[in-house]
Amino acid sequence: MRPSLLDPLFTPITSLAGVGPKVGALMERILPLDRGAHGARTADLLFLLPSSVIDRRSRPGIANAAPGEIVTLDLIIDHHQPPPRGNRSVPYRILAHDDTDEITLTFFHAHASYLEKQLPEGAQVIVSGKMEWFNGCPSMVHPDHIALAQDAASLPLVEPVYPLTAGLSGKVLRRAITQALARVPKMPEWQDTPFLRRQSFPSFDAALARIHNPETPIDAAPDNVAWRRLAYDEFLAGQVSLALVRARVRRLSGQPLTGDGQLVDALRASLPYALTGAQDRALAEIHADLARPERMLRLLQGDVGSGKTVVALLAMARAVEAGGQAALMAPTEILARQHFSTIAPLAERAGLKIAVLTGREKGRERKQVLEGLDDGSIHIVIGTHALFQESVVFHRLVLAVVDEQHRFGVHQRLAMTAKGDAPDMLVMTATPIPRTLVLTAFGDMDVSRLTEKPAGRQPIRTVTLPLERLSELVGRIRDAVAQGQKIYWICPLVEESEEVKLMAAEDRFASLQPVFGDQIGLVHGRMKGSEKDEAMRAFKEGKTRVLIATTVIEVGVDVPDATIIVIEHAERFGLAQLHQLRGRVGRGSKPSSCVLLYKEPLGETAKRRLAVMRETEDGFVIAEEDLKLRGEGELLGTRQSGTPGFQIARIDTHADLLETARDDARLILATDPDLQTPRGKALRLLLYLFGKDDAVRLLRAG
Ligand SMILES: Nc1ncnc2c1ncn2[C@@H]1O[C@H](COP(=O)(O)OP(=O)(O)OP(=O)(O)O)[C@@H](O)[C@H]1O
Repeated sequence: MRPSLLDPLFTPITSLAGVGPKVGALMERILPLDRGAHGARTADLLFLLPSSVIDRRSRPGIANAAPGEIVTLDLIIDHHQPPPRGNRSVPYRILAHDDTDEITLTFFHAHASYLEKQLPEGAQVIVSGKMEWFNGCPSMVHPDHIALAQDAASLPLVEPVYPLTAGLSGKVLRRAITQALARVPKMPEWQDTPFLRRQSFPSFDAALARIHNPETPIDAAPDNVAWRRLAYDEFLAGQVSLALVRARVRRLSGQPLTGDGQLVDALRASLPYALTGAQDRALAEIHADLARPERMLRLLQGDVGSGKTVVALLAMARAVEAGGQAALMAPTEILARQHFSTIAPLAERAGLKIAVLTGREKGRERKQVLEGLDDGSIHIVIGTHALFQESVVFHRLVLAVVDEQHRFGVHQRLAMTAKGDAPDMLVMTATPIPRTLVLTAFGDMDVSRLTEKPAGRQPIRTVTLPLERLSELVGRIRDAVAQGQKIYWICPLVEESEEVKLMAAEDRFASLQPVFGDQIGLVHGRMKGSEKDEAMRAFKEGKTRVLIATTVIEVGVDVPDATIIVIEHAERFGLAQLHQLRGRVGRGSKPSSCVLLYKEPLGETAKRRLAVMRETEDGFVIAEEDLKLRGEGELLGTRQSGTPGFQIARIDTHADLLETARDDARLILATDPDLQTPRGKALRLLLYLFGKDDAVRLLRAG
């Protein structure tokens, strides 16, 4: 039960004066977390922190303001220039001046009556906004704030600016936040006091008050102690709740998996290569985890082509040695079949029974697999999300390997958990997520890294080429085919217009077929499963030498003797995707190259991305660059601004606090697993404040 102390913060926002259902709905739109049907609570409003501040302490004057700077100006309004009647594309302009210069205030789609009232000719006004220069003349587009000079006394000298949405004014929002602040009760401190002192962190309520009522712009900046304190609170709430869930999940299990090593050794001996040091180490970590009575939750992270699959296979072999079954889930059908075709021959030689299950297995075939899984005669199954279906019942599933690539959500992972006796879980990812993001993306998992590639790999030569030089490129590809090389040619899916969805790959196939004849193949997502298989097999076996493909081959496809990859419209792809695609070559011992074909003109970000691709092949460096270029949201496959799942914390500014919070959470729960001490009880308040009610429910009442 939530302590009644918190009640004032858990009332709906519509309980605040001035917030009716309409305004409330608008506010929900700008709040960082969507509370769904429950609706936003007063506490959510407190955690809506300013995006910037208006600083009215100094007024530099028009002539002294730098372009791009947010400034406050004392102006006298000279003249209104409304757009010609009916012409919506011309803005409404207002000319004004101060002691230093003249300025144009520009408004698009503005109501004349509103502007005449706000900025009457001859009036003295105070406006705040961003300074810009158009054709050498100072201007300001849609000033954020306008006030008559006679009201100056009532204006705060430093005013926080919140993200707004049409129909919601800053004034209404500020009034609501002020009320919310007044409702914050006196609460016991949940952070360690010496830690607070070392960090110079203020108390929770003082931090909120300082950010929402800043005395200087610094007070409301994300890197200031007040914001950092709240970010730390949020991280700690997240880490404590993850740790609680994890402790619970682990408690469920209790089946140490050990074996005599025969199967694992036989498989290792039959590999055509020796494991790399990194593969060996990862495997040792996994086998050690399996042998423990607690459940394994481990992330196997390895750059493209680093050899994750064989590690997964040897982990699964141990599970079978221990008398259980293992499942490997792949994100696409192509990949499931590829894993099956590489793993099956090895596994079968070692006496393992292995099967594949995707949406395509039907009728008798499917029935046989289901029976084999149920009676335990099938040891290892490889499949897609079809494995999550209810009809799939295991005899004794003890290890689930998820080849994740961000395509399976936490829910699906949990669904898989329900299928066995709390099976150990190994998640494979090629996305080189920086360490800080592993915590937010996967929760509190242990991590094994494949930090080296198999021996004998050669660097991939990466070149960029404008689309105009296509015919030159085709000539070179023809030479390469004549030498027996294999080439991927990637085309993005394009939507030329709303009505006609065009498959660029089909077009490219049609235009290149006259050149390459029956040595060219095509694979894309809209083909039937069996057609895709056929196209992949022909390429693998060398019947075709040029494979035109959409990004269906992005993840995991393994044809080690493919040596060239052409990526058309490379400017349309993100860095992570380009890196994944490029990773389809350079998987054998022959030298490989990657041609990034782009269409001019290139934007700044696209230019930078292509440069990064030329400069490095290191997935971690690329991930860091990606983070810089587009923010961590997209890296994780989500597109909201800020850091996914967080209201206050920002990975770019607060990353250093995340690891501390994780260690802190572990320490707290090691000594006080049910949060019963005074600090533990205070922490329960923190968990509620950040919506971790589920985690509190896992605790003994206290
Ligand atoms: N120790 C090794 N020595 C030589 N070759 C290896 C070794 N381990 C794996 N390989 C080979 O390297 C290639 C890539 O391995 P694998 O497909 O497992 O990569 P991956 O980590 O899954 O990469 P991706 O994420 O790109 O799919 C395969 O052809 C595999 O047979």
